[in-house]
Amino acid sequence: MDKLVIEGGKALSGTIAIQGAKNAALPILAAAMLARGTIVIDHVPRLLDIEVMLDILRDLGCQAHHDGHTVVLDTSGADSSHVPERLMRQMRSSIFLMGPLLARFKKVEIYQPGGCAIGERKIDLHLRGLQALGAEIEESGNKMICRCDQLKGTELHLDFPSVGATENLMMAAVLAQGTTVLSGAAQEPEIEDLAGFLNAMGACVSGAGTGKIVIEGVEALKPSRYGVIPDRIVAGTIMVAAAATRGCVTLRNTNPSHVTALIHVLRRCGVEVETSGDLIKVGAVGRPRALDRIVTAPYPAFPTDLQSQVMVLLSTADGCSIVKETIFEGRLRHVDELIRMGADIQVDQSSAIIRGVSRLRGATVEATDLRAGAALVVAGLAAQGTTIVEHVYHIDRGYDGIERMFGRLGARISRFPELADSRAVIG
Ligand SMILES: CC(=O)N[C@H]1[C@@H](OP(=O)(O)OP(=O)(O)OC[C@H]2O[C@@H](n3ccc(=O)[nH]c3=O)[C@H](O)[C@@H]2O)O[C@H](CO)[C@@H](O)[C@@H]1O
Ligand SMILES: C=C(OP(=O)(O)O)C(=O)O
Repeated sequence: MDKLVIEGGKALSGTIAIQGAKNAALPILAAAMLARGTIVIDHVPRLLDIEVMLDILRDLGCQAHHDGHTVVLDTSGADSSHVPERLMRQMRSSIFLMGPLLARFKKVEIYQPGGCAIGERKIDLHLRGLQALGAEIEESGNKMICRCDQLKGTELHLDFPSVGATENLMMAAVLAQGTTVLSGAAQEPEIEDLAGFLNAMGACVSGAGTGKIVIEGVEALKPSRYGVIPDRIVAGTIMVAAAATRGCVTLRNTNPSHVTALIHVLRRCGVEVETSGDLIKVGAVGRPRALDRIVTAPYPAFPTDLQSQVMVLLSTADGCSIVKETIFEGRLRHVDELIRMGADIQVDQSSAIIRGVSRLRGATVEATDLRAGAALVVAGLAAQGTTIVEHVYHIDRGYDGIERMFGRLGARISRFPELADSRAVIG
């Protein structure tokens, strides 16, 4: 298993372009199943999760090529609506196939999805919404068989603004008969991006990006070409890393309005952030100020996907900060690893109380999930000495070569496929 070795303590500097968004590209690739023909998607990052999605699409009978950052998909030969359990288990986003396959084939055989261990991650909102659109769902163990004669538009309400349920239901509703009104919808930028792609294929979706999405069903969708938005979580990770290493970094190909909550947090910490067009410039000198409270919540509030990275910054802040995680009950597993690096953090239920120390120190740590892993890399960049991050495959799910990304900004970071018994070496 690959490891990252980081010689910390060097301020990041330079300019970097941000990759396309994983969380936009994955539902968009699934949505391509709604049209028959050749679909071209640009700015698709090269990530493990994207490879898994393309493998699933191939297994369903599509042709799929990922050249550079463009995916060319031919969905005309797709003849299966069964997603193999082996592929379903590899990531959470496999569940995005449910809505499109049901809409296209009127039947889908699918299993409980896999993904990072960050909480229970139920799919009840997806299933209830599909049932309200007219699907019948048979569940047996991990397997679900979902059938319909014709999906019918209706009024749907989500008790919680689930990102995945909003996307799945939008994708199912675009080919339904009549109008679907989805209230309580999630408002993340990736949902607007999915609506942009569906509309480019001839769907009629309005209100995406607000809590009420209206979908007028159409007979069929046509193939199209579409470009994915920049990844706001990768941008945020770099912004925090610039601040944590007391560096100065300019990010290109961003949408600053997608990281408003983070920009406010960084400015409250005393970090300088300037935006202009698609550029974000982050500069920091000295220790950040502590923050009394950050609470993760659905967009546009502070994102859970940046919680672990910001905790690294607050680990060396001047004073005591509190971070409360409200989205995923298992998303504080990086705390134990940060403590190994000298952080002073106590967990009280879903909150972390962080007493700033003057410096983190290098250690051997384990990435327990995607963003926890990214946070440990940020911690390693800021720490004094050598950090080894194990289980890098989690990080590869969401960052297109994290060592190259930070290497371009002057970080001393390398990947070692065969660094044996690192814990013993570092002591
Ligand atoms: C591929 C993708 O876009 N992943 C993102 C998406 O995940 P994902 O779509 O899985 O996140 P959701 O918004 O659905 O989940 C948020 C919360 O709702 C709960 N829930 C969700 C669905 C459901 O049917 N029942 C239920 O109880 C979950 O257990 C969780 O506690 O949004 C999360 C919240 O911003 C992000 O952290 C993920 O990076
Ligand atoms: C939790 C994440 O992704 P997923 O929903 O694909 O597990 C993430 O991107 O941080």
